[in-house]
Amino acid sequence: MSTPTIVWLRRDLRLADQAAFHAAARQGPVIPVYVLDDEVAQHRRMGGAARWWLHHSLRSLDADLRALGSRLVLRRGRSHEELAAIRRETGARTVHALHHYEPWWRNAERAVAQHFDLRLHHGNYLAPPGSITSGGGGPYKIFTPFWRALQQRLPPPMPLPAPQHLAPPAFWPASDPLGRWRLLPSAPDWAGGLRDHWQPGEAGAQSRLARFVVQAPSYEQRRNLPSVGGTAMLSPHLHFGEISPAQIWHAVAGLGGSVETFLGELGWRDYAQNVILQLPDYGSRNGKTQFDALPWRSGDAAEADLAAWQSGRTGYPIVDAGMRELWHTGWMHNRVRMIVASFLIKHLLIDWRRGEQWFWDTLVDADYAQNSVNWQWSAGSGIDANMFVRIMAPLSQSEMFGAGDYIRRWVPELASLPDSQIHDPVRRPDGYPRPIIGHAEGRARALAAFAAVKGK
Ligand SMILES: Cc1cc2nc3c(=O)[nH]c(=O)nc-3n(C[C@H](O)[C@H](O)[C@H](O)COP(=O)(O)OP(=O)(O)OC[C@H]3O[C@@H](n4cnc5c(N)ncnc54)[C@H](O)[C@@H]3O)c2cc1C
Repeated sequence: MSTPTIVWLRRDLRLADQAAFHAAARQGPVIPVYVLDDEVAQHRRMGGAARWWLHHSLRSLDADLRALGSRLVLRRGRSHEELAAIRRETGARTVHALHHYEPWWRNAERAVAQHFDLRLHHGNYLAPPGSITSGGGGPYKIFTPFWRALQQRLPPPMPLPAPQHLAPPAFWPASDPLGRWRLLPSAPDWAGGLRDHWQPGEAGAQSRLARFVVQAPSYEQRRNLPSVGGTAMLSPHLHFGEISPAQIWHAVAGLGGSVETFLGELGWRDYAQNVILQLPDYGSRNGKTQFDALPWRSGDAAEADLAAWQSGRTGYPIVDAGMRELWHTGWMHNRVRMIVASFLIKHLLIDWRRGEQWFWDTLVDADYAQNSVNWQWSAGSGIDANMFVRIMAPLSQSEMFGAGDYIRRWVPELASLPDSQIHDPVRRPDGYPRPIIGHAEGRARALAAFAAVKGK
């Protein structure tokens, strides 16, 4: 029997349009391997909600592989060491994988390449990150010219079919039982809301896409309305690579209406990778160095405000609804993400990194590039064009985007209030807090803090 080939899986947990499987299957027996490799200092440890998702996604992929005569091998440790151990067990010399751009994955790829013939394929982005460059050959800093250049490279290639069969190796290397990784929460099990809202895995991703395709032409009219839910809700599936952007693109492009606006959001996803490729520490370091001197609040009062924000008890109904939606479902509507981020950074004057960390731990779609780019965009500290002095007014945002039903759903204390009172209740029902800061007061404090660093 011929030597087996390894498919090294990371955030690409699918069979269809998966170039690594496609290439490996042509070479003979295949060993699909997932290494849980986020427990070393250089690797940002996945948050709790993402770990929950990962557990179910791995289980789903293993079931899909078994239907093809294969299975998923699970190992825990440094990727290059575990893959080298599998090489000793099986004789495999070639590894196929998709490219990933988080700094820790690029390091891991370099280490694996020292032991193996590592073949890296594209397929998790519309175009290979790093390949969209300006006339001068450098990477783009701002989204709009990046998107213009990316559009010249589209459409992405047609999706590859899933393999019909994967030849197994002569014998399987050892594999950890998934349960031993303890990715699921226990004592307490806080994942009930996640279970109600999501179906991790490739089949779940395809059924979300099928639901969205019908609505895609009216994306523009609905996407900013949290009460309506007019977005695709594909972000965790995209993050874990259970679906490829090319599959989404080819399912919706040409449907008419405002589909182009939706495709532009996939462009933002590519743009975020383009940023972390230039600035690998973007999740912790300001894009504009003047922000290093910004006098963020700290101490007991700031910590109490942070806790109120995290638990959805700021007294601002739209902020509280968003934070409770996040806690319950592991996801939050994009318009509300922008409002709660602006509120933390500006009204509460708390460092954007504290918010980024909270989202990292609680989002099922927590993504290093998308999270850091969007937090730095909200703060105005990033390399893109947004400014700190653009301060969102939560009460008027709530009204403008018709968030009444959304608030009634996520803040039960306010469920009986009519639209005329829901955004800024004059009489607070028992148990619902007063605003922890006034809008004008928060705004003035934020502008004063910014004035201290402006021009530095
Ligand atoms: C403070 C903040 C933090 C965020 N953190 C994350 C994160 O960790 N992970 C994440 O996937 N998204 C993040 N986003 C972006 C965005 O909110 C989500 O991608 C979107 O809400 C996901 O829902 P959807 O799939 O219905 O999106 P749709 O509106 O249907 O968009 C389709 C896809 O496009 C991509 N996309 C949409 N908006 C953005 C954007 N602003 N930036 C980059 N990609 C985008 C996503 O992959 C999304 O699934 C963040 C936004 C903000 C303001």
